[in-house]
Amino acid sequence: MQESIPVITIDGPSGAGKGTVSRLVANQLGWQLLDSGAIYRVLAVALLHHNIEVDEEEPLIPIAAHLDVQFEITDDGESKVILEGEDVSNSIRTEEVGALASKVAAFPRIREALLRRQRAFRVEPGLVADGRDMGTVVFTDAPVKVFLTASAEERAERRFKQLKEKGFDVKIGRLLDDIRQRDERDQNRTVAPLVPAEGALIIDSTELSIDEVVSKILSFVNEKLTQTETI
Ligand SMILES: Nc1ncnc2c1ncn2[C@@H]1O[C@H](COP(=O)(O)OP(=O)(O)OP(=O)(O)O)[C@@H](O)[C@H]1O
Ligand SMILES: Nc1ccn([C@@H]2O[C@H](COP(=O)(O)O)[C@@H](O)[C@H]2O)c(=O)n1
Repeated sequence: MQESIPVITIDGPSGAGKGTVSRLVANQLGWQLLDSGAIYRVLAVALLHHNIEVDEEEPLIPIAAHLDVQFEITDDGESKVILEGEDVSNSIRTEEVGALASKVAAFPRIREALLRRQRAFRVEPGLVADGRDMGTVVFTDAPVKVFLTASAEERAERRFKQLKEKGFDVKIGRLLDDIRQRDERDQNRTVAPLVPAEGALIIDSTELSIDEVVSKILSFVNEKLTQTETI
């Protein structure tokens, strides 16, 4: 029974640190990891490859439903994303692709088409799921829900450093604008808007280190999973 497999959901806005802390929490627990944003990003890249405009939902549905993507972990522990046989691990990470992913993610039937693919990540011994609607839509029965945020300025600064390290030519002002636009779109869409799930632990990481965030989450996990066991 998939429902008995525990899930920790970590939702929040772009650049809050969800991916980083989800990986660390999953490694610590030895659990499976779902980076749901990567699925929306891969879809955006697939649409670019096939020259499909994103103004209308209908033509995008077959691509979303039959997305040929594999998520692999290399021997060095790096995650690799393969779309239609091509390694897109780096190209899905640009701000342009993130912005396109957020436009596509506003279409209800596209979200519906991707639901089963995300739920398939729920395998033993447990799953850490990172995204925007993990706790509110995809895994509503998750025993542990976290909403991780930080100020837009701090998130833009973090993204700037991250992209510079990867060799991308980026401007901080442009990144801040992109982050604000993406927040606006993700928070105000009609379907699965970015909001904290009921009962979620809200963590503002603006002034916290990565280790401090991980430690808060692990304490909360301990508390919640012990409660669940005693019910
Ligand atoms: N608490 C923190 N303090 C400083 N830097 C952080 C912190 N958390 C994450 N970072 C750094 O911020 C950058 C963005 O983090 P990450 O990619 O995990 O964010 P995200 O929320 O998953 O973003 P997105 O949803 O857009 O994928 C990374 O370089 C990461 O190392
Ligand atoms: N559960 C999710 C995850 C992501 N999205 C949309 O995809 C965009 C890219 O996600 P990243 O986490 O990789 O930045 C994001 O801006 C969302 O619009 C989503 O809707 N639901």
